[in-house]
Amino acid sequence: MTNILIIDDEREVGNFLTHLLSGSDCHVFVGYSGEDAKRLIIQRQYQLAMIDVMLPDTSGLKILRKIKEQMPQCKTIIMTGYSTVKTAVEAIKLGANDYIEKPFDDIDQLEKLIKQLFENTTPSNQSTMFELAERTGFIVGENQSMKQLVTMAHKMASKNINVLIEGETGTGKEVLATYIHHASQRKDQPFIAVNCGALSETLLESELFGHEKGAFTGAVKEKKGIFELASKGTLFLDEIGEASLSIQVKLLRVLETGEFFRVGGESVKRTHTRILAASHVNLAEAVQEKKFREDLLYRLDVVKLTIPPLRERMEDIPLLISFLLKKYQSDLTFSTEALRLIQRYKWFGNIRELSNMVKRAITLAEDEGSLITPAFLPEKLLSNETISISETSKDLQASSVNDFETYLREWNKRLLSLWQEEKEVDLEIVLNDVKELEAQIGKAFVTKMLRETIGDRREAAKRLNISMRKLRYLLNEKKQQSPIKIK
Ligand SMILES: Nc1ncnc2c1ncn2[C@@H]1O[C@H](COP(=O)(O)OP(=O)(O)OP(=O)(O)O)[C@@H](O)[C@H]1O
Repeated sequence: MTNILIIDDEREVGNFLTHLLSGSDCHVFVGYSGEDAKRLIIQRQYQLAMIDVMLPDTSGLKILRKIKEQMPQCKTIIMTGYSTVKTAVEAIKLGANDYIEKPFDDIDQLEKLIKQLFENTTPSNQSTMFELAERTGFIVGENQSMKQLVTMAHKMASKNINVLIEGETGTGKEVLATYIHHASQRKDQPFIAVNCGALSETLLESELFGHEKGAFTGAVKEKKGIFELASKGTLFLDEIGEASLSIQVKLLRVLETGEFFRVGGESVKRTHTRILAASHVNLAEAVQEKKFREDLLYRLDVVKLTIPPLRERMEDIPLLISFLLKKYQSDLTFSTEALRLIQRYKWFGNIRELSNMVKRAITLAEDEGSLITPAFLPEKLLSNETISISETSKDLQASSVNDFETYLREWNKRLLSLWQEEKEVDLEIVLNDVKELEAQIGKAFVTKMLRETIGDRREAAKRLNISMRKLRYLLNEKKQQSPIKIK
């Protein structure tokens, strides 16, 4: 016999659930207050408890805690109205198995949820989540906070709520968003990623909302925006903190009402696009600095997932490395000494930096045997100094003025000698050298400017008239990609 406990002050909810769930092997017990809950919990063991977040005499979270203490095996579902979704998310952090929004529009979904809770034990459930994560390119690893993060992401995937993903650059915000999309019911619909920092305000507005013919110079025909194209899909707004205040107002309207206008348009359009947003800057601080709207942040961070930096999950490095070797289709392995050096380094560029290192090491070591030794690792990993310095000073140190000037002189000399040589010249190699020169020039100017702005990246980007994304790209922290990706 399965005992089910329902605690909700709305009598109709108790009646409805009793009717839905009672059966030959299920017995439903209903309470309407915290007092009722206390009494019912003492009387028997329950296999499932469904608890309203807001009760007249106590909070549902207190009852949840009590149940978790006294009968840890009992599955728990929190029931909530839209305005209390944030509290329900808190409840999941406290150990609730799931939450469901009232009124129950979708009875099938409710029944499915309860069935799944009884059918799946947590461990196998977790391994399914982690397998799906790996299939979408997101390695979870052994770190506890990562496991919790992915479990939470999975639970939130099936809900129609917005998720804010925070984390340093290269920690995997975009891959996590892809995972959430694939774990949701929207998985067969488009997933579109847009980098708000990489597009001008006009272009971003037209990409998101579309435009009418003649709306601005160059708008030769009407164009649907992402909110129309991915109305049933997911939109990943990367670097949302970089969106202008005027775009923020328009996004807020979409989030609140599902409505928007095309640029130059007069008729209201509707969208059901789910928004996942990410930022590597702390948006709460951006609100304090009046660079980000508080009401928009409130709408976006119904659930906030913060990805820990790689240096806080160093135990996962061997797993990530073997994933990356497989990803780049390499049979090579890292020597023990190389692994030791990799695990000692701070990885301020996170998994992206690690991935770039693996790619580089494979290229260099490919024809040299089956082992990647320290000789194939970047210089910075071999020096002791790099271990304790901060990210900014690391950037500053990466190419000192003297180094750069020497580099330029040598580059010049090498090119002139090739030019003057009578023999054959491999132009491909020369042109590759030019690309390398371009990268070095970019990095040198950025690091010089960072020195002047005492590490203030935003200010440095402004003074160099480049975007933050370009700045990070020039510092080798990010591959330059198209600002809009459709998967
Ligand atoms: N958990 C992970 N498992 C495997 N690869 C990962 C993981 N996280 C990130 N990566 C890889 O690291 C790189 C950076 O990931 P991603 O672009 O998602 O980071 P990001 O946090 O969105 O960066 P940014 O803030 O610069 O936009 C990608 O190549 C991605 O495939």
